Amino acid sequence: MAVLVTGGAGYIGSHTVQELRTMGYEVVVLDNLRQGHRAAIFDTPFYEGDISDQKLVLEICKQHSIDTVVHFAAHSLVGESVHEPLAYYEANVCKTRNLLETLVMAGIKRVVFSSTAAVYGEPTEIPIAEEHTTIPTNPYGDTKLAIEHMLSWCYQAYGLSSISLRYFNAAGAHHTLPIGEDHRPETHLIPLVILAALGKRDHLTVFGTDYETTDGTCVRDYIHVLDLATAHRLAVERLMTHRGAEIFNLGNGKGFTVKEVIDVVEKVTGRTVPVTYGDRRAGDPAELVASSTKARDMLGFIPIYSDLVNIVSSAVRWHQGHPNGYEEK
Ligand SMILES: NC(=O)c1ccc[n+]([C@@H]2O[C@H](COP(=O)([O-])OP(=O)(O)OC[C@H]3O[C@@H](n4cnc5c(N)ncnc54)[C@H](O)[C@@H]3O)[C@@H](O)[C@H]2O)c1
Ligand SMILES: O=c1ccn([C@@H]2O[C@H](COP(=O)(O)OP(=O)(O)O[C@H]3O[C@H](CO)[C@H](O)[C@H](O)[C@H]3O)[C@@H](O)[C@H]2O)c(=O)[nH]1
Repeated sequence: MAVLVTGGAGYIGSHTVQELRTMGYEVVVLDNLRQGHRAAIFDTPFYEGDISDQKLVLEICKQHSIDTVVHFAAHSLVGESVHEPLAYYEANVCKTRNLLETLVMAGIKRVVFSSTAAVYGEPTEIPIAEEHTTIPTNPYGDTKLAIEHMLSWCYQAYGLSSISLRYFNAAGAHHTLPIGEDHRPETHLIPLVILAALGKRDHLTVFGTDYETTDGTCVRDYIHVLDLATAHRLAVERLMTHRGAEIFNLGNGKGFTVKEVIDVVEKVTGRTVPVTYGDRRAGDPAELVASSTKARDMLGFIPIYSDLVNIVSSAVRWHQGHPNGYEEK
């Protein structure tokens, strides 16, 4: 069976491509390389192009007899989305709408979609279960929520089944292959703390110290990218036997403050992280921690790599081995 992975040359996409290929699936990647890296997918069949290019997507689906699409391609920075909301509605909602129309035209019946914990907004209960209210505090989360809604209606209208995976904070790197996190610019906490520890950046700025958390800094639930990759493969497999438009959280169930992340990076690297303290970043909720009970019970999802020391250690290995990230850009 053949799977089209949009955004497959990106961070989570490239790890998922490897998981799917290792498990015997035929995989094709479509990525416009806005953020992705050609080197991250090795010899996987690859098309450089945009998800909204209907002619190209139809051709790929036909040529490779695609029957499932795993859709990662998106703009995905919380802070940026607050300052450029229209770019986010265009990149995420409009382009996904075009992609879904193409998939319906191509007769595709299964989609796995990268949603996010950002759909919840400021939680009223921790850990957050899927039934929690969804009131995003930033345009990024709102675009992902709109896509979840579109997918639900597409199931009712066209029989296009979907699984939306609301992941919390992806981090870490592959244990054996030379792939890891390389966003340009990098805005995610764990790589930035590591780069500061390794002397590749002057310092790390902590965004906000006056949140109502144990030490005043934001709490997030960090999940190893390899656990996410496994979850995507499990979702692809569930769609073979289950119809509908389902939603699952993917987290590790434990929250860590920004200061705790810095402590772990200092322990793993044996170096001091130069830190400055700044204002809150627009759009950031104080605390996001998942309940992944539904994913465990219905998908069989059990995170095995997501201990924070393990996550940070794998990311440190990636950054030490690739001080400039992927070399091709
Ligand atoms: N990184 C996280 O912690 C996190 C958490 C929750 C959800 N997500 C979601 O997971 C997905 C992947 O995240 P990531 O961190 O791997 O991001 P990423 O930027 O590394 O990967 C996204 C990929 O999509 C490609 N792309 C973007 N727009 C495209 C388009 N119009 N056509 C073709 N390709 C396009 C980019 O070039 C990139 O390779 C995103 O949808 C993101 O919103 C990420
Ligand atoms: O230099 C930095 C960078 C981040 N942070 C803080 O660290 C925490 C984590 O920030 P990230 O930017 O690493 O991640 P986000 O929680 O903002 O967002 C990530 O997880 C979300 C889901 O929780 C989304 O899906 C999104 O795509 C993904 O980037 C936040 O409290 C942020 O304020 C800092 O203090 N300093």
